[in-house]
Amino acid sequence: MTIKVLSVASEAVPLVKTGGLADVVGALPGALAPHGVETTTLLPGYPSVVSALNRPRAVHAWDSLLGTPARLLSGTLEGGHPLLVLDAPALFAREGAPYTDAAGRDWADNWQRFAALGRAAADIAGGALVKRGKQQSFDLVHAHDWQAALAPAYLRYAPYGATRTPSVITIHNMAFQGWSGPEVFPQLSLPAEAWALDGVEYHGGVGMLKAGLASANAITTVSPTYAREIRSATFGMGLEGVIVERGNSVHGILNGIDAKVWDPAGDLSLAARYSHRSLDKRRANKRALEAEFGLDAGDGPLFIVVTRLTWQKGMDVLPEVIDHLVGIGGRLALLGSGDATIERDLFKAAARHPGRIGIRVGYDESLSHRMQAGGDAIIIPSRFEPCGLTQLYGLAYGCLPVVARTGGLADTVIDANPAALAAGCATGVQFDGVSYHALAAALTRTVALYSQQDVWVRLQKNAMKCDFSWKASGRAYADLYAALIA
Ligand SMILES: Nc1ncnc2c1ncn2[C@@H]1O[C@H](COP(=O)(O)OP(=O)(O)O[C@H]2O[C@H](CO)[C@@H](O)[C@H](O)[C@H]2O)[C@@H](O)[C@H]1O
Repeated sequence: MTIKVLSVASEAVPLVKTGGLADVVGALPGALAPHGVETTTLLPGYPSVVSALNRPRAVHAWDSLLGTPARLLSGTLEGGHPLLVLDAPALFAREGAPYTDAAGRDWADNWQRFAALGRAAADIAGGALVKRGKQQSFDLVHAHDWQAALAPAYLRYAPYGATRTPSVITIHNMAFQGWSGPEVFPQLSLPAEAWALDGVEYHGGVGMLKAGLASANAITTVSPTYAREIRSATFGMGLEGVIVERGNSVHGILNGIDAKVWDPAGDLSLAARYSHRSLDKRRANKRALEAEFGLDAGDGPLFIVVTRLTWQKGMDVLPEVIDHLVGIGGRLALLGSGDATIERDLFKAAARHPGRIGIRVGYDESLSHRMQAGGDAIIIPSRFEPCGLTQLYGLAYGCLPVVARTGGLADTVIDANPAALAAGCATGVQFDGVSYHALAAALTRTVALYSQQDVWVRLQKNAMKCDFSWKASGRAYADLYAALIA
């Protein structure tokens, strides 16, 4: 039996990406297909998404979707998986980023933009699409993050008939919750009963993520450790009560990586392709990376960082440890963008160490591949990390992760402690707490491991042999869907 799933999100590679959410939503249809799941992805019609559609067909129209005309375009994602695009020009056809204007301020009508997305999803699951005279049906709706989180709420409260389509919500990041004031509630076209403690009401306003968590049949997040962590106030960020209350319906399913995109043996963006059997070829990538970042060439340890420059990612601590990193013989190539203060502090620190620290501000997918292939270790000092993808890319490329022991970082990297070294299974370095001392000590430990080249090569081989493809996680989602439908 094929399970038909409508996956709803605000981004998906290759059409629109601001972070890891897009990687996961873009990969899910392919990850689920081998397990008998047919995934249709619903995305907002940002200009980049609409213009990427090849001969789009309008398959449904609303005169008023939460007050604005909209239509649904049909297309395909990479791999031929079905795609639906919510073309509502008043909401999505604008210059700027998906959530912010050109100056980086949140769009004031984000609540309406993404409520419309959730409402459209519920209408589609409720049978709005008619194909050759037949209503198109879905067995389940899978909503991602706050932007899609009203979909489960609309399904729960809508008068769509006796059989309600079950729903799953996935938390990719609890820090973003989509809150607006109470004046928004009457405009959502939800029944009055939805304004409740176990409904959409949250701190006197509308909590979109909260509404999804309270309404979906199951909640997933992207690692087992984060699923535990969000039961506490520190990680739950106000929603820990909902998580604890729904404890039996909360599941941690690790993200996978797309092994076709992240494979050093087939990666055309690299100076030299390699596998765990030809690690010596990495040297050419290291030379190329040094040249690209204006770093002194050398065989000493070359650290990399690829990230949003934010507090979540611990990037405020990085500038403080740069003197130490250089003092122990390290160099650093960093690619990132975000917080202006962090950027300024990084450049200040870099200016003290010409030839040792290279910084590139911006977003560059292809460069991120070359960095994983040329760097020796990737530094990820996140304060919280639901799963994290860059450590998985690092493992696949033999660029050993140096990570804070939290969330998915704790679940995917095996610390090179004496036991793991003796057992021959270590794949990186973990440290506790994000502080100058913890990070500096972890870097010192990494450099000591690096100086024993036989040990280091063993770690790289262990890392590259780890299987973090979607195989296991695709099955876990499929099993969850099947259980909910049954
Ligand atoms: N400057 C830059 N140039 C090029 N590429 C860049 C870049 N900055 C970041 N990236 C890329 O963006 C993605 C970031 O994904 P992460 O999972 O690490 O974090 P993010 O916080 O965005 O995702 C949230 O959702 C994902 C998905 O569930 C969770 O893994 C994660 O923990 C959670 O915080 C990676 O593909 C990375 O390579």
